[in-house]
Amino acid sequence: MKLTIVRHGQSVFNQSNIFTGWEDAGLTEKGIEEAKEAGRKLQKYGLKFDIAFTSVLTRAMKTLYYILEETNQLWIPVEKSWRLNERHYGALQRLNKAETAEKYGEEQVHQWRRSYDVLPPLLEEDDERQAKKERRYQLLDQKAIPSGENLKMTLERVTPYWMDTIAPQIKQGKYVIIAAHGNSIRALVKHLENLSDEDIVNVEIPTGIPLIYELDDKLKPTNKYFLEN
Ligand SMILES: O=C(O)[C@@H](CO)OP(=O)(O)O
Repeated sequence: MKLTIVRHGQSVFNQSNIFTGWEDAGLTEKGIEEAKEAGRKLQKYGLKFDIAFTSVLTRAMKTLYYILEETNQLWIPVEKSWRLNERHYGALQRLNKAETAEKYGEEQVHQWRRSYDVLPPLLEEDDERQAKKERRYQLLDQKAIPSGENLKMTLERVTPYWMDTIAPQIKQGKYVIIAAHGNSIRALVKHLENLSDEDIVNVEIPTGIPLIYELDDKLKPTNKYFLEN
């Protein structure tokens, strides 16, 4: 069984080096091109999909759209869930990463960005960046909406979605593509590969490069590669 995972193409916030999280930054021209190129690679290697999963953030939904368009598979079912959203970056959202490193130090920022369990500073209840103010999250249990997340919290909301919704589709023999985000993908990679809290610190997910997992019937990876060329 094969599973394809793609991180969205470059976003406007990626380009400007800004903490993004649940902010709904759009794709840059380069990001759109990365998404289309991912589609062309998948087409070249003959990868076909039966169902797609993505987040409720525009950069991932659009990346998926361009991939499906390039591979003539816009007709397949697409399920969107907040559970595949990027990790919520709390009060760091909209701040410049380099300026934040100057203020708090490189090591602190590295901990916030890559550690498994260090929390970023949380948003205050009345902060205008609170996701609960957005219509797209209105129907969720409001208690489930974070004010900031570490990778551990991200994994704790990604993994149930994987187990209950995505994994059963793969077990039925369907070819699945997931278009998501750097840290929701790191959470999934940690779960799939059973990586330690220390080892996940060094895992980076590039934008727009399809990551293919070959899985056994218990969905344990037997092989993993990026479609680079
Ligand atoms: O800003 C973010 O939301 C993420 C992904 O772009 O950044 P980081 O590299 O810090 O995980």
